[in-house]
Amino acid sequence: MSAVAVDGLVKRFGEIEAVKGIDFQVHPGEIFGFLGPNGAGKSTTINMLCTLLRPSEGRAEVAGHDVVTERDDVRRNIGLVFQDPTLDGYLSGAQNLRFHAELYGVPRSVVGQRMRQVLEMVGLWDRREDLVQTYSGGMKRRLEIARGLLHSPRVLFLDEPTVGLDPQTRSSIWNYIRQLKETEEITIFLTTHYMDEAEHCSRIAIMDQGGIVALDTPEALKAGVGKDRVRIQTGDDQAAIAALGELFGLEAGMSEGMVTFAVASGEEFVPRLFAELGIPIKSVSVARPSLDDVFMSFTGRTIRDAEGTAADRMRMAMRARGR
Ligand SMILES: Nc1ncnc2c1ncn2[C@@H]1O[C@H](COP(=O)(O)OP(=O)(O)OP(=O)(O)O)[C@@H](O)[C@H]1O
Repeated sequence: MSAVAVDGLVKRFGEIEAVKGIDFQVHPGEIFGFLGPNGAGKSTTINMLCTLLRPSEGRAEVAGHDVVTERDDVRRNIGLVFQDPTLDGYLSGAQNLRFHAELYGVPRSVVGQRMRQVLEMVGLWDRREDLVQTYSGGMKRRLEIARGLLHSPRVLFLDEPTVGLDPQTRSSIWNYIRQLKETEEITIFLTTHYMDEAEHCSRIAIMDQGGIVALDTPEALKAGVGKDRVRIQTGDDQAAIAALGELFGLEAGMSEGMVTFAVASGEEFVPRLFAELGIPIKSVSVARPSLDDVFMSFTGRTIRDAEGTAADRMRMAMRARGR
């Protein structure tokens, strides 16, 4: 049985179709990632799966239960960690967890042991009696993860689990997520717009403008691009861009101050480049395709550009509404 099964799922908000009929399945034990720019529909999807939003059309099952007709069963079987913290700062870490245990009806006899287990996992056992308002951002997120796990859910949903955290804390959160996969029988479903984080997932669905444009393992998606990314510094970048087009039919552009283009078998292309370009080359680097390149190959733009247009769309919609 799938941990999550989605069939023709649609969500409309008035005129806006935020999720446009998506289908996918998540296998038990996977870390499944939803990758896409802001506004792609990731949170809307996760909210439907968590029973917080009602689908406009289509069906979804989580842990074998229908998200519309078996809401309570779904809720019992899932853990949630959302973008906006929902901890109570005036309570200690342990009190926050105890409160959650009551809400979820975790049997008294197992609460103590389970609390210790999850707090040790996220490295907060020693700080459990401190008030949450004295915790750092990373500690709060770790406490939320511990709380999401307390009632031993079958599926843990994490909406942008590392957003707003510094790189070191992000990486420690990821260590906990990976460790979780080893120690608990759990399926993890998360959303992110960080490419490097999507790399840690067993499989990812790339989402853009309400649809899934690609779904596979990160390795398979990158292999599918079939081109390497070459970056060069030259004596005359504009002339180099023109020459790459004329001599090799390559579409090059400037990225972070370097002439950048994609070509199959990049390492083998470099000697030809030096021999034939006719413009002095100061440095060269060749990189395997990244998930950014995957996104680009499916959508024709980078995630960052896509976020720009989503923000523009939003501004225009606000203006149209006269706000
Ligand atoms: N309650 C709502 N009412 C109206 N429109 C909404 C609502 N929630 C989301 N939307 C719209 O649906 C689209 C998808 O939003 P969603 O939050 O699912 O994207 P996302 O990929 O999760 O992005 P983010 O990472 O910013 O949350 C956006 O155009 C958004 O403005």
